[in-house]
Amino acid sequence: MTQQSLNRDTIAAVATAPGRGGIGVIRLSGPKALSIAQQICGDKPLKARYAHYRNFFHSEQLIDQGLALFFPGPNSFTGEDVVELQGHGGPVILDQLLKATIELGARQARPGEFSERAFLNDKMDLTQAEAIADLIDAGSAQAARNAMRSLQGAFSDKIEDLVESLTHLRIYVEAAIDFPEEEIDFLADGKVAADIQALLAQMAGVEAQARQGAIMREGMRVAIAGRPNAGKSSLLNALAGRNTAIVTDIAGTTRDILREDIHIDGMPLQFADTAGLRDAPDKVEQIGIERAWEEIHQADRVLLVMDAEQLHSLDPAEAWPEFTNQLQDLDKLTLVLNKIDLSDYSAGLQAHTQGVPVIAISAKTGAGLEALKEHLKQSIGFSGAAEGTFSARRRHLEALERARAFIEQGSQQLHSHGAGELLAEDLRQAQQALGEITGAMSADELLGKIFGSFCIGK
Ligand SMILES: Nc1nc2c(c(=O)[nH]1)N(C=O)[C@@H](CNc1ccc(C(=O)N[C@@H](CCC(=O)O)C(=O)O)cc1)CN2
Ligand SMILES: Nc1nc2c(ncn2[C@@H]2O[C@H](COP(=O)(O)OP(=O)(O)OP(=O)(O)O)[C@@H](O)[C@H]2O)c(=O)[nH]1
Ligand SMILES: [Mg+2]
Repeated sequence: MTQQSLNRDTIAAVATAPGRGGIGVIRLSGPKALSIAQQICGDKPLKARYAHYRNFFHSEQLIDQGLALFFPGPNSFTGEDVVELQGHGGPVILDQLLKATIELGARQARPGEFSERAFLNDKMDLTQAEAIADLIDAGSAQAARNAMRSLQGAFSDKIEDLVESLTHLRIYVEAAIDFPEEEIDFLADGKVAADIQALLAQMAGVEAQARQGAIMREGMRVAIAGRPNAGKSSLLNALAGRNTAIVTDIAGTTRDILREDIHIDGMPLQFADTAGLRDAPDKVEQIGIERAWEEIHQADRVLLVMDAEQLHSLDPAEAWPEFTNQLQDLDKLTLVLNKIDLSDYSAGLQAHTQGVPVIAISAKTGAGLEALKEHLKQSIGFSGAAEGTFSARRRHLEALERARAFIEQGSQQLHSHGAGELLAEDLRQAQQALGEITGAMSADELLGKIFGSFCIGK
């Protein structure tokens, strides 16, 4: 057993879901797991990795008959001694068994504490521990597949590759600083600049994959935005299949943001209907418009809804320069031409204008809605059998972005000041940020947050 686990107490929890079931499992982990289990199962020794059929006794009372399994550390799920008592799946029985283990010296485990111990004992890294939670929470076969890939290390491997490239670069840069007399003029030879570019490209690739993984796990956030009366709320209703938003022909109907969770072929999306954008005279409407902008900036995708009849140009930058100026990230923009039942603008319509995709629909008749859904799926590369995607979280994305920003900043320092020391420091910080993803470097607070969100017994 590792040094760490020697100092730990023994934890116990019901590992199966609450309620009645065919069987129910109590799991114990820690130095006293075996002795506690032996007191319940009788003196005959529990052999390592055998399933023993035993009576479960406590205070001379027979509680249940079940299977007892002993996994000696370090070859167990947590890396500590683990015992499972697999009894009948009734809440009263399991409660009595759990109480027995606690009276014999175990402590009720906090949510996620088994996985936390597995992490602390190097049985898995953080992305893998998070993948277990994702696997349990998976709402679709696709989400489960992604979680399984992370659990098998698909994500961790990519982060480790990045750390390795970064370490090589750091060694070179640090050497150049420490031994200037060696005449490694790392500025002049261009190797560092080239390595930085290669590293940034590698990071961009991982970031794109992680973004897709996070979107599939947490849902893609889609903001429905545009002028008043363009038909935004009508579109939300059409997508939701029910009249959730108020629709009127009065401009400025929607003020608060209205959210709807919708699945498209198993892909989770969160749509947000927003207030129509204009110079509003009304204070309440103004606040609604401020919120709309926040939503637009935070969304993964923005559907800019325009009334086909009022459209003068298909180029959003021309039709609405203020909007495209505000939205720096035009990559996430889709132009939605609405009300094509009134005027047929679909003839001669190009699928893209200035790189911005265009979809023609009628929120009223439902025309074009399937194409819009298909487009949303494709915009994050979602396909029923997406290979190579893994589950990821916003936390991971944010750390990747931070790491990239440090490297970019370091690269700037190098170019503009030839500042090797500053570059070295930025590279160190970048590595720190990457370390937070796998848990190689993590604050206790972060760990508490991650494992605290697990279910009990996991
Ligand atoms: N009954 C039961 N089923 C379960 C679990 C469990 O804890 N108990 N699991 C809980 O999540 C999952 C399986 N995960 C596990 C992961 C590692 C080990 C384990 O004993 N690992 C050792 C030995 C490996 C080996 O023999 O190759 C090790 O890693 O050293 C056990 C279960 C799903 N099914
Ligand atoms: N003919 C036709 N009318 C539509 C269509 N979509 C919306 N409308 C009408 O356009 C008007 C405005 O629709 P809303 O969905 O309330 O528009 P909005 O963009 O949410 O407007 P605000 O909330 O004021 O920003 C309503 O009278 C709708 O019935 C469509 O596809 N075809
Ligand atoms: Mg509306």
